[in-house]
Amino acid sequence: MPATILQGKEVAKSIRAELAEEVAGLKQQGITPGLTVILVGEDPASHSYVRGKSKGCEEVGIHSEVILKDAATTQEELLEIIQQLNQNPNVNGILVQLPLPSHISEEAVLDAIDPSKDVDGFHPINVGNMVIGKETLLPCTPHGVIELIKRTGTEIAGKHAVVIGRSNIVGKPVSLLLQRENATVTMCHSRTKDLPSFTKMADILVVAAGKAHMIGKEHVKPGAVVIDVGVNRNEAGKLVGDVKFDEVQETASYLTPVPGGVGPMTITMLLKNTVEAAKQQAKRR
Ligand SMILES: Nc1nc(=O)c2c([nH]1)NC[C@@H]1CN(c3ccc(C(=O)N[C@@H](CCC(=O)O)C(=O)O)cc3)C=[N+]21
Repeated sequence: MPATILQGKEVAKSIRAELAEEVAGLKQQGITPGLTVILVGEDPASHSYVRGKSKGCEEVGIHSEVILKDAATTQEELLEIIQQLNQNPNVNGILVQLPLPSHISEEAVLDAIDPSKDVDGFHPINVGNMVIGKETLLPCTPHGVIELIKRTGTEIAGKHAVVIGRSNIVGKPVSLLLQRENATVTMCHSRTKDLPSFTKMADILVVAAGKAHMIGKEHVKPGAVVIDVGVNRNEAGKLVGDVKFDEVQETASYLTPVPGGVGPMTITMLLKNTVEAAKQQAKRR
């Protein structure tokens, strides 16, 4: 039987509907969640992602602002803007769109964001809290991956999950969150020898390698849940994942498409974090 397509877009829609209701309730208490996105430079893909984030905010009733800066912006200017946003009580969430121009240190910028406003979950304090299992703002893509797996009705506890990729924004945090759900987790990466021997053991396979179409049916155990986090452009400029969709669909039990899978969940978890940040900040006033 071919895999069921895990429509992240649909799951995202239903979570956004829940969030919209929650935001309406918060507004009645005088709390309007606010997100500010800082976008440096003219990269078209970044501009397109940021438009998606603004649209998502509008859908659920979050007040959003985008600060556009040209590619020549200095690190000092950017840090100054972040300081002001840290102090602005109307701003509950701050997101600096990555990548930044090469003359700016991403680390310095991410470290400057008030951890309670770090809706990306990239600040070392939030990363540390995630590692030790404390409640904290979770990184959006990894959180979205876990939500998608849960929506299949698959019990994660006791399953063997294999993660391909060890980036700080996807692979590493996904593996931690899967461990937290009591999966047995194996990490694979570009230096792994005999990749299929590992991936073939996976009940849950999360692919975040950033290499178009690198995973075929020879990598996948029949009945596995396959989550494709890949965001690649093919020769025609079309968005494609890391998984050969048609091939793997024949053997997996669930499979996420690209686009329409993990991407919409990423933005939805960002919205969720912004609402969460607004609630936490309101409590502390
Ligand atoms: N500080 C920061 N935080 C991020 O979360 C962040 C970032 N920087 N830089 C870039 C990556 C990439 N990213 C995506 C979000 C949504 C889609 C998404 O919704 N994609 C749609 C399709 C969009 C299209 O067609 O272009 C989909 O998969 O269906 C994709 C990619 C967030 N990122």
